[in-house]
Amino acid sequence: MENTLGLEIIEVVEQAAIASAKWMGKGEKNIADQVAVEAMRERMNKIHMRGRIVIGEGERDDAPMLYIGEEVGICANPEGKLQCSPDELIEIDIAVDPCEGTNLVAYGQPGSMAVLAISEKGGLFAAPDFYMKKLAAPPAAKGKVDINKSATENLKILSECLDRSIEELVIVVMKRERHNDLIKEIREAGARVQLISDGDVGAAVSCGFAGTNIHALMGIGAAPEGVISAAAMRAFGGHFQGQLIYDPAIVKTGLIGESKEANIDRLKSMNITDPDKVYDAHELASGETVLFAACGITSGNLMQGVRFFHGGARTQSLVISTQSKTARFVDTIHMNEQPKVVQLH
Ligand SMILES: O=C(COP(=O)(O)O)[C@@H](O)[C@H](O)[C@H](O)[C@H](O)COP(=O)(O)O
Ligand SMILES: [Mn+2]
Ligand SMILES: [Mn+2]
Repeated sequence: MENTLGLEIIEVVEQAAIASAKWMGKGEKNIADQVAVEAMRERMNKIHMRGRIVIGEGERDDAPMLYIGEEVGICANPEGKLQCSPDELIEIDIAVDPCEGTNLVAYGQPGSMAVLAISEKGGLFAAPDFYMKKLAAPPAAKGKVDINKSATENLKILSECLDRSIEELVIVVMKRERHNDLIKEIREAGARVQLISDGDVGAAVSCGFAGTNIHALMGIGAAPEGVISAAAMRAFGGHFQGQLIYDPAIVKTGLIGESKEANIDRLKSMNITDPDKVYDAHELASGETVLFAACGITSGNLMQGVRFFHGGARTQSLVISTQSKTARFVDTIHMNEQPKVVQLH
């Protein structure tokens, strides 16, 4: 994938973040999500690519756009069709979460972002809309911690890898009933727990950077977000493992169907014959070229949120690419009209 695609992809997450940020604090999570979806799709449909949504807003029959399987890019755009023929274009798979942390945007809370991952066709695991047990950790612990070990064992390993006492470690866990035992175990081992209500993509990627005061993500989140997190950690050399959770009794949210058996059958129909398999970042984001892009909607550990000023907006994005082997922070001033003042910082 040419680097130019990477630069256009930044605009995709910037536009989604700007659209969603206009709804920050208004208590309307579905609108904050919808406007991000529309803005992301509109900008994607200007890019000379032949994109396919492999992780999106849902199955075709329950998501009006950015549904799983939707073709995006210049050829999906009626005017664009005239400008090119599909077989001239690079085929890529795209995992999107136009508004990751819809609740966070609706209630003006930190850490929401517009996010996506791309790879060449077949390069991203098309995770079903189930849950995923996740373990994310810094590059220094890559391959040393293991999702099959207990939290206590992993904390000891993390402590050695990071040369930090267990008491200094901060572990992010989503504040959910399913995590009560995990939270208790982490605290009893002596580490500290940062509970989050939503947004485990940002938490996972924060593990990749020193200075975030986040040393691991543990617990169960959504599987689609797990693939997007894995793409970032793959590009960054961080540790990420994921294991599908398909038993409704474990997550207790009523969002993944009636029964474990029915979910196992659904996985089989997706050629996932070992439902308990543990995937690492290279299996979840297996493409030769993987690119992760996120733009802050509300400010968080990694990026500033969208700041509006008279005549425009300012955004901060993070793009991590296996191709250029870079993690780029992109600070963009969007000038819709001639602004009276353009701040340097
Ligand atoms: O918290 C999240 C919100 O995602 P979104 O729906 O795009 O705003 C994600 O980061 C989480 O991975 C996931 O949605 C959450 O863990 C699902 O758990 P639950 O809320 O218990 O269903
Ligand atoms: Mn999400
Ligand atoms: Mn979302």
